[in-house]
Amino acid sequence: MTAARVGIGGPVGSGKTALIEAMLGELARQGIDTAVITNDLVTDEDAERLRRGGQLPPDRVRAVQAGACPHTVIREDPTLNMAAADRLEADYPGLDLILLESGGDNLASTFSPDLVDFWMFVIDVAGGDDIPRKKGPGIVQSNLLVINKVDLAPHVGVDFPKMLAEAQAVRGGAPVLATVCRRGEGVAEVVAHLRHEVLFK
Ligand SMILES: Nc1nc2c(ncn2[C@@H]2O[C@H](COP(=O)(O)OP(=O)(O)OP(=O)(O)O)[C@@H](O)[C@H]2O)c(=O)[nH]1
Repeated sequence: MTAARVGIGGPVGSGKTALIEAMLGELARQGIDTAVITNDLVTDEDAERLRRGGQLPPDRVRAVQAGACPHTVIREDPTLNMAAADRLEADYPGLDLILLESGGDNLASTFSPDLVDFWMFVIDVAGGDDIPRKKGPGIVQSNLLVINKVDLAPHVGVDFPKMLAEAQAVRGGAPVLATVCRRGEGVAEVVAHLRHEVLFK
């Protein structure tokens, strides 16, 4: 058995790390053995943040430094991430899930199918309600679209039900889930979706 590899991409600041932080508690409660790989440009910032959070033993959070546009190391040449995932599996036999967080990127970022079994794309309400209408590959092709920071909708003049409907329309019925990662809202639904679609348990 190998661990399921799940990519998490999306624009800068949309809440990718916040989603992982919120998911880790839920995954632990459900007994899903998890590790994380983060991708930053030239630092280990996101990995350090997750290690400080203390939800996983520090060694279960590994950092890849992209050194270039983030999509380069998740799509064009994902070998660094593949090697990091292979090492985690070797170090932790029985691992169920490896979450691979991309560095913040544009709406065109996608994951190589050589790297992940499933990938989600995280956008946020504060980025603007026109984001789904722009139909970037991340919005359209991801296995799961997460719209985060729903709590901010009234503050940034976004009609959230309309944004959600437009996202569902451009995805042709592929799944879209809403979250407030800061408060953990909607995160159980994301984990349930992963269990059903990727972990098969
Ligand atoms: N109001 C609100 N703020 C949120 C929510 N989720 C995340 N944030 C805030 O949004 C900011 C960015 O969150 P991150 O988790 O760092 O986003 P990211 O996508 O990992 O960012 P990069 O790694 O820099 O691309 C932080 O200040 C979070 O506290 C949410 O649901 N609601």
